[in-house]
Amino acid sequence: MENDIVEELLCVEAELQDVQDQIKILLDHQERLYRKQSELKALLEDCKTSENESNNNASIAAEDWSGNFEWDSRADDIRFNVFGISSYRANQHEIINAIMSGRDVLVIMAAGGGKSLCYQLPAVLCNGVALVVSPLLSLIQDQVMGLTALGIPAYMLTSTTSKEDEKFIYKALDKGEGEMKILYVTPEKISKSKRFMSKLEKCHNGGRLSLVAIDEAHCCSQWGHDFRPDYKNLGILKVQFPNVPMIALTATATYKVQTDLMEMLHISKCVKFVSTVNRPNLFYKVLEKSSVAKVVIDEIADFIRGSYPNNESGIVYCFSRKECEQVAKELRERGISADYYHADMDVMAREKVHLRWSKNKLQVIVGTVAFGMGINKPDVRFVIHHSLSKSMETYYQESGRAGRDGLPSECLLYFRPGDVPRQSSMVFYENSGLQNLYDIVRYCQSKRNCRRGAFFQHFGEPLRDCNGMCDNCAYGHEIKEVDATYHAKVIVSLLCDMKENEQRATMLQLIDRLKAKMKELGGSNNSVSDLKKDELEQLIIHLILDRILKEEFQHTAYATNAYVALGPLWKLALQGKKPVVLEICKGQLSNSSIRKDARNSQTFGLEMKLDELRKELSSTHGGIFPHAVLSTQQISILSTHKPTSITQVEKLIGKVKAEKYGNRIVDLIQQYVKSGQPNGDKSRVAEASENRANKRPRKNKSLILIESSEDDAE
Ligand SMILES: Nc1ncnc2c1ncn2[C@@H]1O[C@H](COP(=O)(O)OP(=O)(O)OP(=O)(O)O)[C@@H](O)[C@H]1O
Ligand SMILES: [Mg+2]
Repeated sequence: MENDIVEELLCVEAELQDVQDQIKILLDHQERLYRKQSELKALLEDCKTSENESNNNASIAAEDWSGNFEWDSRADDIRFNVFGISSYRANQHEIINAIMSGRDVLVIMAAGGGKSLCYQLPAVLCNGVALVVSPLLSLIQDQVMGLTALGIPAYMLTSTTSKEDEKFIYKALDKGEGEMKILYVTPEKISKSKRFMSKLEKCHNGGRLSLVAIDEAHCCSQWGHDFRPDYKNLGILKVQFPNVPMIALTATATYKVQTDLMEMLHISKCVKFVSTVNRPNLFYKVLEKSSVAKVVIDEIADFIRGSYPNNESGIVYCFSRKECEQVAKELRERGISADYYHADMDVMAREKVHLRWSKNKLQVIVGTVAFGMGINKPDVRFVIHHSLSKSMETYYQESGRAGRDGLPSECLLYFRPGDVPRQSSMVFYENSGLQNLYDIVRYCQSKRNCRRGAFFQHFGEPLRDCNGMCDNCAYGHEIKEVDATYHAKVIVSLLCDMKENEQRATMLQLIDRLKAKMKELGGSNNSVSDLKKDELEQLIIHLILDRILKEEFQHTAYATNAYVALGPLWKLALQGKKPVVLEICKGQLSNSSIRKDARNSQTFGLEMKLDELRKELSSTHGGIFPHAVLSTQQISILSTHKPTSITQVEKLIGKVKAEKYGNRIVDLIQQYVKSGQPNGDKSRVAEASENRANKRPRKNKSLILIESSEDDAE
């Protein structure tokens, strides 16, 4: 009798525990829904506000900022003859007009949109000195070097500035002596150097402070991704110099970050220019990642050699430091000039790699996320993700380092569901870390939806045409739909059994058990053993995204392990009430590289020659970057028009560059034309592709030696 009661009590307690578990799951779910609800409400609010604002701005922009202004012809002259830029990109003209009219301006423009010109051109146009605050020394150095190469008197006041330069700068601020148009500083100068602030004050009092620019302005906000405490003190600039126009610029800013930085910088009445997040020149593609590491490297190496045989720059992002080193080594073994970059290296070693890459002496940087802000190279032709990023936002930023010059570039992401637990065990403790990760996983799993559309949706922008610039829009996939409802049921029942026995399983362990179970069930149901390991991984991720399953984490002394557990909706799956359809990719319908289409065989040979010339000129002109001598776009224009006099060169790339490099360019083109090369371009293309073929998998170690001998030469 007593035993019966004890047994019943145990049953009731077990059932109570079950109810408690369910309540917890429902409460968790409720919490998530509340959070989502408030996010969506805020997003809706943002959309309405930004719609109103962009309508307002649009009317202001139409009425005031794109009209005629007294500085128009001088601005056009500087744009073309000094900067060598033939026409403005979206919003640049309007922004310049607003700042020239004395207004404070906030610029939200995608990476590579051309934000720098928006303050550099007014700086040259105005009398006096423009102050630019920028967060990183390397960015500042790049900018100052580029401006100096254009003949613009630009300086920087940082820890690396020589005493002599410092003296010159202070004199220029203090007394207006010497020629200085743009002065770059880090935010620490504003917050920590009283001497600097007093000189700036004098400059202002003498009516010589023309404008203040805050680059990478999202660093002001704690809600931004690169918060810098010293940026918080920049509000003092508007307080001290209320009549000097301020321009704040950033590539990414949510509405929250925008309001935050406007408040901090005291520019609440600024004119706001928000451009689209769209990067129309980027081709987005997701590839199935093989479980065999060597196969992935072979594919990456083949892609680079096949599509970019002329040392065009690229980045490969990896998950870990160890992986970076390994991938770089294996790419080198396959004849690709690659080196790694991660946070474990000392600053000097990292800078050396970065510099070699910026000077086109190294084709590929294999980096972790540490290779981030500060990458100013405009002609990065491809960004490959060897592993998935932790969120849509990070992926947008990392992939966005491609094609900042506006030319066609490719963003490839290698995805395998087995990579998800690696990332999730890193991000689960972050606020919304798992949700953000699952968003990018959804992006990767999708075989039908436009990749670009996913970005628009993520950033709350209306959809725009992709123009076939993603894999799903360009050629799509041949997809087989598999009804996996039964598989889901088996997985859930397996996990129920394991839970009862207080057991846990990682994704791989679960798959092993599943396979054994399927074999067992195989006799009664033929369809259960038909899914391959990769497809089962895909199914488990699918069930996690559908909340039938969930991930759980446990710390050990060495790592955090991710386990697969029952999710809030597991019962529906067990009862077969939630149909599960798996989309399995059978292959790509067609696959053409955008690069191969874009390359013009008529101009290719000359482009190669001009590329060599710019490298040579870059080292003879004080070691500036090759892209600062001639941009890829300018090389293309010169190759098409083949100018034969300095005057003609001037008409194509502006006065300053024509004066500096015109003779060499004309000589080279004349030689090229004389040697009958235009008709020989095709054979050069053939020659290049032959070289490319010769470069194909050579797995002997001598290639690594060739690489390191190049290193030694520096
Ligand atoms: N109107 C234009 N026509 C052609 N090229 C341009 C134009 N404006 C800017 N560029 C070029 O585009 C490249 C990117 O410009 P810039 O560095 O100003 O981008 P950004 O908006 O500051 O990007 P990021 O957010 O990555 O810093 C540079 O090489 C620049 O010379
Ligand atoms: Mg910039």
